[in-house]
Amino acid sequence: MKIALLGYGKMGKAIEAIAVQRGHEIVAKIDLNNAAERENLSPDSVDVVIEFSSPHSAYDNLKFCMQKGLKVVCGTTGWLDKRTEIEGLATESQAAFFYASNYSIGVNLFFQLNKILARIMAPHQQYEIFTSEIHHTEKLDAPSGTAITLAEGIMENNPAKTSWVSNEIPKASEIGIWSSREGKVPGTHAIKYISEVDEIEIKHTAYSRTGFAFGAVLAAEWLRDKTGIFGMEDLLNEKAS
Ligand SMILES: NC(=O)C1=CN([C@@H]2O[C@H](COP(=O)(O)OP(=O)(O)OC[C@H]3O[C@@H](n4cnc5c(N)ncnc54)[C@H](OP(=O)(O)O)[C@@H]3O)[C@@H](O)[C@H]2O)C=CC1
Ligand SMILES: O=C(O)C1=N[C@H](C(=O)O)C[C@H](O)C1
Repeated sequence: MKIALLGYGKMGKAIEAIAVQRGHEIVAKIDLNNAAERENLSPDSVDVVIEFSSPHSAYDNLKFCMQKGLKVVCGTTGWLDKRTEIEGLATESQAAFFYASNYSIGVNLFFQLNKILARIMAPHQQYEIFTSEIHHTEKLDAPSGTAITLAEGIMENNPAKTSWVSNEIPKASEIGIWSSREGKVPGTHAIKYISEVDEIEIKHTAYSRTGFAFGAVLAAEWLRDKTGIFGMEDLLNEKAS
C-alpha cells in the first residue's frame, strides 16, 4: 500500500518503521520544510495519508485532504473543536477519515476498562475522581487527547460528572485532569478513585511510541477500501467479530 506521511516528526518516523516492516511503501514524508509537497497528494498516487503533525496544522491539513477525497488516518491532538467540520467535508467528498486520540491497542482496552469502572463507581459518591497524564516536555497540547477521551468515558457513565477541567481543583460535577511534562515520557495515563479510607487506581504506561505507530498502520490498512468516518472502536469491533 502507498502511504503518505503528513507530519514527519517523532510519530511520523515511528510509523514509517512499522509501515516498512509490514511491506508498505512510503511515497511522501512531509514536514514544515517541504510542506508545499502536500499539493502533490492525490487518490491516484496515495492509498492512505497518515497525519501526525501539530495541533496548529492539523485542521488545515485535514481540510485539504478531505477536499481532495483522500483517505486519512489522523492522530494529531489539540484541534478537535473543528472535528465536526472535517467530518462534514469527509462525507461531502466521499473521502475516508479515521481519528483516534490514541492508536495503542492497550490504551483502547484501557478506554473500555475506564468506562466499566466509571459505571461501577457511579453510585459510590464518597469516591472523588482524579485523572492524570504525564508526557515528554516537547508535547505542545495539554491535557492530552487521551486524557480528554478518558474524561469523556467517565462522563458517559457517571451522570454526576458533566465536564472536565485542566490543572485546577474540580467542582463536584467536574473531573480534574492533571497534566505534567517530564523528560522523554511517551505517555502515562491514570484514573484514581479516592475515598477517606481507600483508593482504586487504573493506569496505562506506554514504554515507547511503537504501540501508537502500530495501531496507526493497522488503521491505515483497515481504511484502505473504505469511505466514511471511523475510529478505533470500529476497527477493534470488526477484528473481534
Ligand atoms: N493518536 C495517537 O496515538 C498519538 C498522537 N500523537 C499526537 O501526534 C501529534 C504529533 O506528535 P509528534 O510526532 O510527537 O510531534 P513532533 O513535533 O515530533 O512532529 C510533528 C511533525 O509535524 C510537522 N509539521 C508541523 N506542521 C506541519 C504542517 N503544516 N505540514 C506538515 N507537517 C507539519 C513537524 O515538522 P517540523 O519537524 O519541520 O517542525 C514535525 O515533523 C501530536 O499532536 C501528538 O499529541 C502522538 C503520539 C500518539
Ligand atoms: O504527544 C504525545 O506524545 C502523545 N499524544 C497523544 C495524546 O495527546 O493523548 C497520545 C499519546 O499519549 C502520546
